[in-house]
Amino acid sequence: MQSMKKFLLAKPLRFYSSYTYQATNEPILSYEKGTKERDSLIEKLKNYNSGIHEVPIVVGDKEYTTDIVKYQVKPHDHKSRLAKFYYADKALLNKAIDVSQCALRGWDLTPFEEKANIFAKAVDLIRGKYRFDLVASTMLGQGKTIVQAEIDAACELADFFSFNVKWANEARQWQPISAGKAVNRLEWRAMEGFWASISPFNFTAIGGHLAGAPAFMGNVVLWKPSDTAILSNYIVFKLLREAGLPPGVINFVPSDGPVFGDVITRSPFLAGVNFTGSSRTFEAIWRNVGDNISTYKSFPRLIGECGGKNYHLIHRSAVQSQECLEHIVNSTIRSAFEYSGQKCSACSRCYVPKSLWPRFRDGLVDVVSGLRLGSPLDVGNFLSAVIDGNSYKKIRNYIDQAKKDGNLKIVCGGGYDESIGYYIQPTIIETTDPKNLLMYEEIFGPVLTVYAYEDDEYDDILKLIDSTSQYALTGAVFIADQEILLKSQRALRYSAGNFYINDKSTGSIVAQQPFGGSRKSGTNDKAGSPQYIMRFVNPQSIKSQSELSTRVDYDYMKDPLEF
Ligand SMILES: NC(=O)c1ccc[n+]([C@@H]2O[C@H](COP(=O)([O-])OP(=O)(O)OC[C@H]3O[C@@H](n4cnc5c(N)ncnc54)[C@H](O)[C@@H]3O)[C@@H](O)[C@H]2O)c1
Ligand SMILES: N[C@@H](CCC=O)C(=O)O
Repeated sequence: MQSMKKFLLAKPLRFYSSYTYQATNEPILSYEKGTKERDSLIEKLKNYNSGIHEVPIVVGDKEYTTDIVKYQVKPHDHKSRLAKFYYADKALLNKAIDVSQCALRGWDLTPFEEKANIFAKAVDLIRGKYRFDLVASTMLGQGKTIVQAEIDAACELADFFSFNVKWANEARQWQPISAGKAVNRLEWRAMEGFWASISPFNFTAIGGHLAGAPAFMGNVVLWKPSDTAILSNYIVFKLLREAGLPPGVINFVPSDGPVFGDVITRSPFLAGVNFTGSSRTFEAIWRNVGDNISTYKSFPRLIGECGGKNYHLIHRSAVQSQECLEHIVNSTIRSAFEYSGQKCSACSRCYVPKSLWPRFRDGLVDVVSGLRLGSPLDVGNFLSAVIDGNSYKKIRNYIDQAKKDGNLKIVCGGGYDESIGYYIQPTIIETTDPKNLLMYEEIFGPVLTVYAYEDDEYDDILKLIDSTSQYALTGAVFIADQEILLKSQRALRYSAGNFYINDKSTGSIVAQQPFGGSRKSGTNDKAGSPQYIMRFVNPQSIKSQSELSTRVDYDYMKDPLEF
């Protein structure tokens, strides 16, 4: 034993084997007449449009129903029910936490390659077998037109999962430097406890990603979908299970928001909250976490992607021809009114120089008057109903206020009707007060407010845009002059997490425009980028020594200091 100079080097628990995966953005299908995708979609629409589809609660590998029965209705025809579902009560939510903890260790220790294969398989299922289920259920349940459902439920969802596999594979290759005889490595672990993934109604892809991203990185999840996106979200959950995700890794637990929030924030095992929704709900969750902070086993990580009051700013240099004007008009209308303004990125305040306003206004009115509002099943419709009765009332109140306010003038639209669906006309309002509440509150509907500024007050407008609203999600500037652009970019640096130059403020694509904002728009963790998935890793740094220590003191410290 005396002569042994080394320990046998312990082998790392996991070798970082080579794994290859190509990620690409999923092309958007056209659904033109005569295409296969059109026929497949029609078949699925017929299926989901008839009957009421049952959605259970799923905890581990067991399906549950409770006596708290709910229905998801079609926003364009709210008397028609799409899905029947159940709320998990407190006892079932606590059971889901227990079940998730039983699944945690085995899933965490599952090799990266197996996890990656499961998510790669899910990508195939989204792009192929379940594509039209996802698109049809998103159209009927969340009121999206074909194009809007396709870019969300098929393309963005596939892109999120696909790029996460690529980025995690690349990131795990980074290993620390080893010096001397010691070997250093970094081991990825899941976080101890469970993640609560709380999703909004407006993007099927966001729901799937909020639950899928932490699960892919080895964590276990309680997924609380939005009541108004239940069916599409359940299809995502089921396809993940079909792809091989073990039971208990994601538990699908529709429930009342505050009840869910209360149960998860009281559990000592809360590892993190992955939330997308309104700023107010995120604040409530954060407050509950703060109240319980001393009870947790670990400090929970809080991710919140929240609301926006997104702007388009037009500088007079941008309009050098009629085509330029049309580009700005079209971009503004697409941003403000696609999906009835229910994208967190939708333009809802616009700043235009007075010298351009009459032409710009006429252009907007001309295009908007040609937009059709109606059922998402009619391909000629550009926008459809808003999501539910609460949202309808909230938006209607803003329009009614505008009709009474002397500083505001309805330029077009302003009508609404909920007799069949929750329909609100695309509405443009002109304000003479740039600080009117329509310029700072999130409306989340098809309402755009425009302020025409004096051409020579451009610098003041930059300050105004930056300070008018508490949000900082997206913003777009239309500018041709390079110096003005540079000045504007600097002045608006913190006004938007996603900043667009000569393009609309919506339509970010995974791996192209990582998404998220700061201030009251959220924690800006940038979904659709490599840095997002690292939020779900709990790394362990491991140093492995192979040389025996022969003394306690330092042999290079034997000579006394000379004063
Ligand atoms: N920044 C982004 O990336 C992004 C993306 C999509 C949507 N959004 C925002 O989402 C909002 C629209 O979505 P929404 O209407 O579904 O939002 P919401 O805040 O009403 O609901 C979001 C989720 O939180 C749940 N919830 C409600 N109260 C809760 C509580 N006390 N505890 C825990 N969970 C609770 C809801 O049931 C739902 O599942 C808008 O403000 C929009 O800007 C932001
Ligand atoms: N990422 C989407 C918005 C998501 C929020 O609703 C966009 O960029 O338009």
